[in-house]
Amino acid sequence: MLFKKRVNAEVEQTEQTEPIEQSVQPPDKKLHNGKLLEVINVERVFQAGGAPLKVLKGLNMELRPSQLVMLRGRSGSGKTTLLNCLGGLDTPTTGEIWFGGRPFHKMSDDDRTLVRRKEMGFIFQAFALMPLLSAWENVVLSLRMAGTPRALWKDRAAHCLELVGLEKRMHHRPFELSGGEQQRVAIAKAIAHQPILLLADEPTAELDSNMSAQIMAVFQNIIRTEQVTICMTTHDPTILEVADHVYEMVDGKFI
Ligand SMILES: Nc1ncnc2c1ncn2[C@@H]1O[C@H](COP(=O)(O)OP(=O)(O)OP(=O)(O)O)[C@@H](O)[C@H]1O
Repeated sequence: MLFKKRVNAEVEQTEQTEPIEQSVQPPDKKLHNGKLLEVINVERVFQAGGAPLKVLKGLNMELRPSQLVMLRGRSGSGKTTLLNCLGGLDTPTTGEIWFGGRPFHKMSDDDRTLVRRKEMGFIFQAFALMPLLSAWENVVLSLRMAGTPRALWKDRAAHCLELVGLEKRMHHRPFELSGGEQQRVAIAKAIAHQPILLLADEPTAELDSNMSAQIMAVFQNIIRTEQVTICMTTHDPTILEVADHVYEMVDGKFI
């Protein structure tokens, strides 16, 4: 999926480079009509085998500061396609996406990439950790990618691993950690550069119900302590109750 491929490519590319310059203007109060992110009449049409395939069919949604919002729907309903558009990995065919007070849908690819790296964090079903790096080194990598000054890396990485309850596992590599612990490293990595929006594609799909509940508790904790907004997709009905809002998606529409 694009959500996975694009971000992994960015990780690989940035691993070999020095921190990038940040040239995009800071968000104007980070809100648009009180909303951190607003989706207005968004459609996404793919050209599949020569024929147009409308996957998102006029969606409207909003994310407010410090909310936990879930996108629920069957496989193929369009959740990942929408998440790709929210994260600027893809652009809507028509409609508007406002993020941090700016028209995300009108930005150039380069500007969208800079906004994404600085202000967004991503979490995936399959953890997306570098296997040869320790938990701490994985988090530091994320700080490098966002251009955080080197002097801040040590304390910030340790703080993020403490936030997800892994202070005693900082120097373990992914294969020495359970699935739930690996996902917590992935969360620490995603919040390290202090994004204002965290996007998560099925973050509990690989986990049992006990570990899923732990991940949701970590999400609630970081919303409180880091003032981040989280938007995640899920198939799992048992975790919906902790959401501030659930968007139910059927065949490219919200019901
Ligand atoms: N790049 C693309 N080109 C053509 N069709 C696509 C493309 N990306 C997604 N689709 C189609 O859009 C539909 C929705 O896919 P999407 O991955 O968004 O669903 P989903 O709800 O996330 O499913 P899952 O829960 O299985 O990940 C599917 O029919 C898929 O085949």
